[in-house]
Amino acid sequence: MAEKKLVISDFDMTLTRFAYQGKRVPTTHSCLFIFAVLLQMKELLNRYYPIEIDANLSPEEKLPYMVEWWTKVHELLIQQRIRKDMLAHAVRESSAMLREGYRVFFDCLAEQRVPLLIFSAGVGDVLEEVIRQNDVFHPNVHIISNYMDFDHVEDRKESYMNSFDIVLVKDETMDVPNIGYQSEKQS
Ligand SMILES: Nc1ccn([C@@H]2O[C@H](COP(=O)(O)O)[C@@H](O)[C@H]2O)c(=O)n1
Repeated sequence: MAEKKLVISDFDMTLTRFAYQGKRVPTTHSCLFIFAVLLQMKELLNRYYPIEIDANLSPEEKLPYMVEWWTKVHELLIQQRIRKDMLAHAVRESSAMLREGYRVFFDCLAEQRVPLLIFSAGVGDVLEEVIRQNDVFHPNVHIISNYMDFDHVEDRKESYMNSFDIVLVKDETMDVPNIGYQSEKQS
């Protein structure tokens, strides 16, 4: 019977580089620093990352701090009202970088149809964008991560406003069509 192969990896600082030319390479969370919250997110990274990598603490001791970190960062990100279409730009502007030799790694697994499962505590939408922009998002790549939940009305509001005379947001009434109908009747 043919042997089934599978590759499992995490993402930040495993498939991406830790540093390049003496500078830290951003994690998927850090790619979002572009959105105004830069300073607060950096402060949180400086506070919590040393706890994440502290060899003197057990996973149980670290866990509440990690939850606190993600909760605070995610609250900051929600406040920024980031739209899905902004993420490609954020990744392009960032210095996110896969490890040297990444293409051989991704292409070989794809050619041999070996599934690559990427488990990440980072931001799935950003992670996808990083591998997409590096042209290695092959069909054998599967991502298990945290995804952002976008408000699609906000996402599309601008394009709707450019296309229509009236755009109703959170209006559960028939007031606008009724006003239109009334004025039609009177004219
Ligand atoms: N707010 C946060 C939370 C986590 N990080 C870093 O992301 C890394 C995710 O790593 P994976 O190996 O699971 O892809 C994690 O190690 C944290 O250092 C962050 O930058 N900001």
